[in-house]
Amino acid sequence: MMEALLKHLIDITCQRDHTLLNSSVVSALQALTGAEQVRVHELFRFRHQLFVQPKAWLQNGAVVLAEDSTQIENQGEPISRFPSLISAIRDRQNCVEEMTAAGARILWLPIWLNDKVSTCLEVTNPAPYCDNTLRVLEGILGVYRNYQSILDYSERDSLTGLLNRKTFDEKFSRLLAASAPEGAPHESEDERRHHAKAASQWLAVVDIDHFKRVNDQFGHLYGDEVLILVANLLRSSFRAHDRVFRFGGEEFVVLLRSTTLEEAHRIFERFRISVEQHAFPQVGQVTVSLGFACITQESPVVILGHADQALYYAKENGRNRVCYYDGLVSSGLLHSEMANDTVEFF
Ligand SMILES: Nc1nc2c(ncn2[C@@H]2O[C@H](COP(=O)(O)OP(=O)(O)OP(=O)(O)O)[C@@H](O)[C@H]2O)c(=O)[nH]1
Repeated sequence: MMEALLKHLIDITCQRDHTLLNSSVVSALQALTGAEQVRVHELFRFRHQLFVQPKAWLQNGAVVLAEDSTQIENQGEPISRFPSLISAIRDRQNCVEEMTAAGARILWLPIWLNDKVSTCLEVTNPAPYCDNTLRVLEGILGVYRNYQSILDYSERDSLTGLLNRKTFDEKFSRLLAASAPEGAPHESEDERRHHAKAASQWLAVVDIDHFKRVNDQFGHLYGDEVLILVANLLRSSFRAHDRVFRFGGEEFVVLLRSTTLEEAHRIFERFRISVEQHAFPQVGQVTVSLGFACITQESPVVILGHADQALYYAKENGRNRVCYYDGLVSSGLLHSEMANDTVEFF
């Protein structure tokens, strides 16, 4: 037992990102408590509602990760479907037990970090656990919580809480891997790009307009406040499986998963309007410009470059607007740096 415990602790603490950490905690709990099912859920806010979304769970004895799953309909459920979890959070509990109609026991285990819960474990077992097993479970949870806080610190930007630039490459390749059509004949880049109804992944670069003026006029503290509020608007404008990064300064990057060009345009436009309409304390109105591009097999650097070019065009043409790279290229307003469809692999 001791040996197995140590092995799992080593496994949990050698992970470098949340996804792998979730995977190792699910296997540890399964192996050490013999649980029938272990799920890690993420709790997130979307348009002022709290949702619960499974991130890792067991299937036929193996761990399945939501990020690797191609089922994009898994967008989470409102927390109102989980009354036990609600009561655990309301009463600031570390553990609440629920009995299912079939007589199985579910332990709801919110992970408290700085007085907030953004992750929760659900452990199902047919029989109640003995004290010894409960203590092991508690210990694993403690290690998981501490390790999660360390990872948060290294993955997130300290001002806004968004993902930092360091994590971009890894998240980008995961998004690509999860969205590659399995077994389907591959469409060529050109087909994909011009197929407005086909679902693709999109990358947007967002930049606050005339941000220097905010700093100059109101001071850096108000500048920082604007960054935090824009980050909050970004967080609430995109879905749980999209990713939002602060790339530094007043520049943000969004990865939008599996949607059509039309929808992507609409989603980005909605975000632009929500910033335009937000009343920023003291500062008043703030606007953003946004450039976006389709994520193709080209390298992240090339795609970022495309979105940047579209952003530059938006800045040059009035700001407070959303511009699409391929749209600008095909209407002759931008010149593609790559004349042919060079595909880079590395
Ligand atoms: N308050 C604050 N300001 C920052 C931070 N990071 C970068 N800045 C400031 O952001 C400003 C960016 O200005 P510019 O890149 O010149 O562009 P802009 O004024 O936003 O103008 P356009 O992008 O052309 O619309 C600079 O004044 C930086 O000092 C930060 O973390 N906090």
